[in-house]
Amino acid sequence: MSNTAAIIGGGVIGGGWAARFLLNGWDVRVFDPDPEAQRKIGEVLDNARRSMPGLSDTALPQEGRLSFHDTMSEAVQGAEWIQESVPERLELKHKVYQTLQADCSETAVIGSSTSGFKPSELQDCATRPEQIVVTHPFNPVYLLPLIELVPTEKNSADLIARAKATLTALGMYPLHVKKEIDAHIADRFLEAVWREALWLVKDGIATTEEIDEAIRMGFGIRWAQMGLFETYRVAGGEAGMKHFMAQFGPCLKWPWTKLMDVPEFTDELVDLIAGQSDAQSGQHSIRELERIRDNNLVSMMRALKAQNWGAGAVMNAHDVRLSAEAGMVRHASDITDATQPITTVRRAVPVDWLDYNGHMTESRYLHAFADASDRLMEIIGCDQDYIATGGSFFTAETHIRHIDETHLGARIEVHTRVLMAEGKKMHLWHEMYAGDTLLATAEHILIHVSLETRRPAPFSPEIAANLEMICKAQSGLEAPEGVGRYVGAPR
Ligand SMILES: NC(=O)C1=CN([C@@H]2O[C@H](COP(=O)(O)OP(=O)(O)OC[C@H]3O[C@@H](n4cnc5c(N)ncnc54)[C@H](O)[C@@H]3O)[C@@H](O)[C@H]2O)C=CC1
Ligand SMILES: C[N+](C)(C)CC(=O)CC(=O)[O-]
Repeated sequence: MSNTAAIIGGGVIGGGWAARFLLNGWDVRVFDPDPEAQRKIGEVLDNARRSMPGLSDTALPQEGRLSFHDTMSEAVQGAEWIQESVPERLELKHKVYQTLQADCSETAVIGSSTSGFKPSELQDCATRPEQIVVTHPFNPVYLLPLIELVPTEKNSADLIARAKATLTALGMYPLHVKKEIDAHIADRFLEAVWREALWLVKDGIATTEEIDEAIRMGFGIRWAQMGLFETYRVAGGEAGMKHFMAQFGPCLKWPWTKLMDVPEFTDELVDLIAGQSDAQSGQHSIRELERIRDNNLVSMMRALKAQNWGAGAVMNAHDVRLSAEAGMVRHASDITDATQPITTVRRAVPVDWLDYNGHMTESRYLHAFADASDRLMEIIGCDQDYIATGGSFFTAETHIRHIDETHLGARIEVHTRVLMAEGKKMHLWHEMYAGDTLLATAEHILIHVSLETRRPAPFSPEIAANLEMICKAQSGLEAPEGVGRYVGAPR
């Protein structure tokens, strides 16, 4: 049975939360009095569906059910997580908690998306303050993992643990903020940078576009992978952090920032900023800008996944959970019917796998088939621990046939057969499908090697036994169409 979340307030952030829950298999019940809410959430969901599945290297679960409700009481029925994302007004948030707590489960977690209010302020006048915590997300909620989880002493250890477990299971990174403070941790930085940027525009030093270039061409990329302190530690050179602080400490007393002052939001300043922003980005609709942003985020986060670093490591851990929940085979002993091909890849086509023809580019077919071979190696016992002992496989030969096109977001599967395995050699056959459509086949010869001598070496007894079991069981299948085909053979 699916888990259920209630989304109270379905604007920019509530829509993102709805997508995060739905695409992780939760049923989602929305309450928002805006008559346009259904359309707006639909558009956010469209963008989430085209970007979020491509962030994973495994398939997301079956999408949950989305429903819209006329009252808050109806929306919170049966919900074990209630996410409040109404406008940032304390009296409104108080009213919302009073209404929803009359009907929601007493054990449900009530998370608030508030950017700035402290949880103790939110808990004031609530019927059950112990249910309410800050769970502050970052836009787009369906892609960015960070959640600032800010409790008070009124929240039990059990509620905090349940909140962390749920957020982690949604592929997020709950940062437990142990002392409440206005604007939590991350928004204090965003506010500082925002103030400084407003001054730079107001004083005519830089345009909105120049400020954005200053961020995205340099330190923005650096922050995405190491944050602030680790970056500055490296900047201190061999002498490290102490040297960095000695060198740049005095600058803090120089007039490098105007952080304590805020320029007055006169009509003139607002028009200046809005006009420059229109000139910079007005050629794109907001939904187009969201898609551009999502493509960039997915591509950058996938690069971090390849390094298993920072946000990428969080995503990889989520993939491991998802593929275990989806019942993907990880070891020969998990195979239930060895007579059939083994599903070694199940995933969506991500944005960075497309080319100028608008379909999956040829090198990514090899990428997917190589992932399938890696998974087969793991299944037969050639996993990271085995490789650390000095044995592995090298691919000696590959033949790929491209049979049909595949596009962004398509759910693909690779089914794998072991055609032959003897001594030091295994012969694999992969078929890639989208539904029942055969997209491509790949035939590989892999040689078992010693990583010490870099020369062929016999299989370990465990690998030999697993390969023999699979090969024998699959030998009843017909020879695959196209096996042994050479390049240029008539079709
Ligand atoms: N926009 C952003 O970048 C971020 C915003 N937040 C926080 O998320 C919360 C929501 O902000 P946004 O989504 O940006 O605002 P928004 O204005 O886009 O959405 C708010 C939604 O709440 C609905 N609403 C108003 N009264 C309601 C009520 N009584 N019951 C249910 N729904 C109601 C509105 O119709 C609207 O759809 C705020 O607390 C904000 O601080 C957090 C992270 C980032
Ligand atoms: C501008 N903001 C304070 C609403 C920003 C956030 O709260 C987080 C974000 O997504 O940047």
